[in-house]
Amino acid sequence: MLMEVRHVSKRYGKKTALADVSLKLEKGKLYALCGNNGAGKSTLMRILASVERVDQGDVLFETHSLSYLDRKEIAYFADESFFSDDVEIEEIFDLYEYFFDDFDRKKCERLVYQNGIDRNSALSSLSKGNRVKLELSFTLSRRAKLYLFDEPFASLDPLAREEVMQMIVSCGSEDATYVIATHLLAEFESYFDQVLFLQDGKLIVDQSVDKILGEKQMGVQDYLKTCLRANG
Ligand SMILES: Nc1ncnc2c1ncn2[C@@H]1O[C@H](COP(=O)(O)OP(=O)(O)OP(=O)(O)O)[C@@H](O)[C@H]1O
Repeated sequence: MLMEVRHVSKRYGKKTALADVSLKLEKGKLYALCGNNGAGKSTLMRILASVERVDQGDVLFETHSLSYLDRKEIAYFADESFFSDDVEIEEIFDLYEYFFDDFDRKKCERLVYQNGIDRNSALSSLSKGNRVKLELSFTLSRRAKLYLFDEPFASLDPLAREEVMQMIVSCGSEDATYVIATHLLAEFESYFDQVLFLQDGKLIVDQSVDKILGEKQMGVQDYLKTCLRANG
């Protein structure tokens, strides 16, 4: 097991973002983290990335309590870009090399090239799709134990979404664990090992995709709908 979330709750003022969430992330698995707007996906991702503290409960990373020191083993693609438009692509290479010991510059250069992105272009001149692919190239060029992608497909067209998914599954290592927060479960269900579904801050589904498709004989989206109905 790579990570364990135990009875975690998080509030923002009066708003409960996460309520008593417990789950385990196994090594080598690809997880889909789903839920409606405001369900708590990004909050959970920030907690897993160790950039947000929990109010209650605890998070174990391997055998110890998760701390900011573990960020060196966790590659996090946030739902908002870390970089302002005036940053140059070459500067991002230098920043990654400076901040992350596990950054594989050659791999990143190759990915940027394969995606047809000119390293001399300004960040602001890239299309939405190329900007996502560029930032994913950096995230995927770290040799992390855990990769977190918060809504990597947001506002991409179907072709770009497929390319982004392919990039994630083809660039990774077999031992690493991947969590993708997404609304687009039906489109990519066959890629995932396990689906986590949040509703109003509560984890109501933590289920194997094989089990849903095989034993339950239904698509993941339909399965989630029945779980939602059962949950009132
Ligand atoms: N920094 C914050 N300050 C105040 N409230 C917050 C903050 N972050 C999240 N929230 C609230 O916590 C709840 C969960 O938000 P979160 O962004 O985690 O949901 P989400 O599932 O990622 O939603 P979306 O799909 O819209 O991105 C929401 O009601 C949100 O308004």
